[in-house]
Formats: sequence, C-alpha cells, structure tokens
Amino acid sequence: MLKITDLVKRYGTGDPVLKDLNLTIEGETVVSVIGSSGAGKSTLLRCINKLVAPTSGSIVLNGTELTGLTGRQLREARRKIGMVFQGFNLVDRLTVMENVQSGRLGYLSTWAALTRRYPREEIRHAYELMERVGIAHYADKRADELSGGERQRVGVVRALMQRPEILLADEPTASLDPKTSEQIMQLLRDLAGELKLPVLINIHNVNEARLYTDRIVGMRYGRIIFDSVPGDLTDAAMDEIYSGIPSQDRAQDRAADAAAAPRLAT
Ligand SMILES: Nc1ncnc2c1ncn2[C@@H]1O[C@H](COP(=O)(O)OP(=O)(O)OP(=O)(O)O)[C@@H](O)[C@H]1O
Repeated sequence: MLKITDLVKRYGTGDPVLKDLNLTIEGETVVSVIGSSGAGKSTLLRCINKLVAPTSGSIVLNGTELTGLTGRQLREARRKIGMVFQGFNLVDRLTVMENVQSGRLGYLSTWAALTRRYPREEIRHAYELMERVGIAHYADKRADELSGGERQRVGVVRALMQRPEILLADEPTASLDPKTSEQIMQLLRDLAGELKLPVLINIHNVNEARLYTDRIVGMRYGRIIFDSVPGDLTDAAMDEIYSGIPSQDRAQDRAADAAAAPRLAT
C-alpha cells in the first residue's frame, strides 16, 4: 500500500507546487493522474521515487517511510519502485537483454554488471517477462532497432526486473501512436492484475485514463480536486480540473461573494 499524507513540495523559495496532498493506493489498483500542464503530476511521481525531495509530509510504501531515507536505505527503497518513462530511457547501443538487466543493476555486483554476467535466475526471469510482453525474440537486438511500442515494452520489463512493489509510469504512451498507446495501457493494466501490483500513471490522454484505469485522480494547482472511478468524471468535473480557478479559491470567492451580497443589496 502507498500512503501519502500531507505532502508538500516547494522548489527553492517558490510557492508550493504540491499542497498538503493526501493519496492512498491499495492492492493492484491502476490509478491515473490527470490535470493541466504544471498541475504537479510529475512532481508527485518524482517525490514518490525520491528523484526530488519532498518539503514536508509522509510517503509510506508497504510500511517503509520513504521521506528522509538516504544512502543505502534509499537505494533499497528505490528498488521497490519500478519506473516507466515517456521517452523509454533505454540505452540505444545495448541489446534488449542488456537494457532489461539494467533494471537489476542495483542488485548485481559491479563486476557482474560490467562483464554482463547476469545470474542464471535473472536471465530466466527476464525471458519470462519478455515472453509475457511479446519481446523475447528481440532479446539480442539493439534497442534502437525496435519500434516505439516495442521499446516501451522493454522499459516495462526493465522496471519489472526490480520485482517492484509499485509501478510508476510518467506519460508512458505520450510518444506512441494511438493504437500502440492502447496496447501499452492494456498491458500495464493486465500486469497490475497478474503481478498484484499497484500502478500509478501520469497521463494527458483522458480517454485512455477512463478506459484503462480503475481510479482517476484529478490535480489542479498542486491539489487533488477529483478522486473517483472513471464513471464519475463528468463534464463538470473535467471543467473543474482543466479550467477556471482552483476549486478551493472558488469556494473562498463564493464565500466572499455571499458575505458581500447583503451589503451590495443595501
Ligand atoms: N525542477 C524544478 N524547479 C522549479 N520548478 C519546477 C521544477 N519542476 C517543476 N517545477 C514547477 O512545478 C510545477 C509543477 O510541475 P510538474 O512538472 O510537476 O507539472 P505537471 O502536471 O507534471 O506538468 P506537465 O503535464 O506539463 O508535465 C510547475 O509550475 C513547474 O514549473
């Protein structure tokens, strides 16, 4: 279970870009995070995998508090978090197998990694996962010889090689054509069920969020203003997430209007 409590992130001395954010994800749920550019979606993911340090608040993954970890404990905690990227982040000149095994680098000795002598068990595990996502026959191909969809499958297998406890995906389909995007979303959804893994996906494509995720979290100005099943994402909810002023400010404005109204009437 991932439990985020009162998370605040401020870059430098600027205003907070995440404001007292609370979010709990249990079981194998696939959750999408939607919202306008700048709403704080990527910052949220980066706080979870500690690519950026939260300013305050708590992030607990299966009983381990992630905030405040450093050194070896941080490296160990990071292994529990699989990451899938928009641009795939593969090493082009390496083979698919080498890219996939790089997901295990934190576990291998430097010597084994440098000489690419992967443990037999890890080769078997890699083949199993590659078979599952349909890229086993490309194991010895260079990554730059693959299509976008195939490259993203390599990215997914690399993340799963860590045997993560949660999978984070930052715009995993934004570089793909519509049909391939749907295949990758379906794959993430199926893998969540098969591996009993929660998956958190930042996504701009609301249709894909509706079709392939169990729960949609809508962010605006660093706050979660919508958190429900896709069926509840009405046009009004979309308006609130993507346009106008933040709901909290709107509520404050409404309260101010109401307070001012009697005076205006007189
Ligand atoms: N490294 C940084 N330093 C300073 N400000 C940052 C940094 N990264 C992000 N921001 C700011 O934080 C806010 C949230 O950005 P973030 O990238 O999390 O939003 P987003 O919802 O993921 O946007 P997009 O959909 O465009 O990726 C923005 O105002 C952005 O300018």
